[in-house]
Amino acid sequence: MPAVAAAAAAAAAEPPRVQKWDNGLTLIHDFISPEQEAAIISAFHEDHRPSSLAATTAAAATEAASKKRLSQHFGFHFDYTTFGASETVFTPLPGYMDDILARLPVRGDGLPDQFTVQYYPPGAGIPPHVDTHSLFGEALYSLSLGSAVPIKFRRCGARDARRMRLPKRSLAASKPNEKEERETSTTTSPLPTTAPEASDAGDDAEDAAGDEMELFLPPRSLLLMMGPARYGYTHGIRARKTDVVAGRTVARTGRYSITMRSVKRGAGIGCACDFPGVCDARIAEEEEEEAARASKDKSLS
Ligand SMILES: O=C(O)CCC(=O)C(=O)O
Ligand SMILES: [Fe+2]
Repeated sequence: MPAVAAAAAAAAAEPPRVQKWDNGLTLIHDFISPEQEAAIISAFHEDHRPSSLAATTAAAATEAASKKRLSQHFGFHFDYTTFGASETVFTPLPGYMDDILARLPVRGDGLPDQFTVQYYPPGAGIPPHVDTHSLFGEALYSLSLGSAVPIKFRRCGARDARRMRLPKRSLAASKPNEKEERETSTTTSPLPTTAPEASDAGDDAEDAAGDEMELFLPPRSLLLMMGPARYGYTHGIRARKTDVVAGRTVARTGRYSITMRSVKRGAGIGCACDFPGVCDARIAEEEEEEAARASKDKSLS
């Protein structure tokens, strides 16, 4: 084959380097090199060695064999009381982040300063959730390493909106126990899974009619969530040990991701997105107005 034709054939066989969808998702393939990927994974395991992943002790073997996500935080740590980031607890970034930060596609004020590295053993996932609107900037990133997994995006519907308005104790009830919470700490507020079944029936049909997309996240790819995909869709990864890829069942090995967010502070806190139904900032406003109305009614009666 002539060289030009061979190059063209090779190019045609390659997946596009950057894929974009109308809902605000962008997937950049091969954002990091295999060498960078290996260095990040070994740094993660170095840090976890005392507690687990060296698998040299019985406790470590148990933890490594469990299906729980493990995580590390860099930059401002996640605060589980606000679902935002700590004002004070800050871990300096590992050196491998320099090159990644320098090449992130969304520049300006919104460069990430809150980072969560997560390890998903085979069989682990993350429940569908919407990352907190009010406390993190629009651009959310997830860098994938290790095993490819499908992430599912589903446009939020009435059921999601109702779940987000459930009293906080329902949210707490759906949270893992304290130990697990520490280990699986994500920087998100998972949607509670305790909404009453009976009254959900109508919403199920409504939600099912909405957009849904499943996207394979190949190792070394960078996913950017903006706009509707960031504010008006849940995202989640099903907890299972195998996936069906092009008709074949493929076993998951371990997957890692680095989620990157920019923390909003002071007057920057809040949200004016187009999805008030699932916007924590709007829900808080509604609740404040409701409480003010209730206390006014009480004082009048
Ligand atoms: O692991 C991922 O790619 C996504 C993680 C995520 O959604 C989160 O931590 O909020
Ligand atoms: Fe998330």
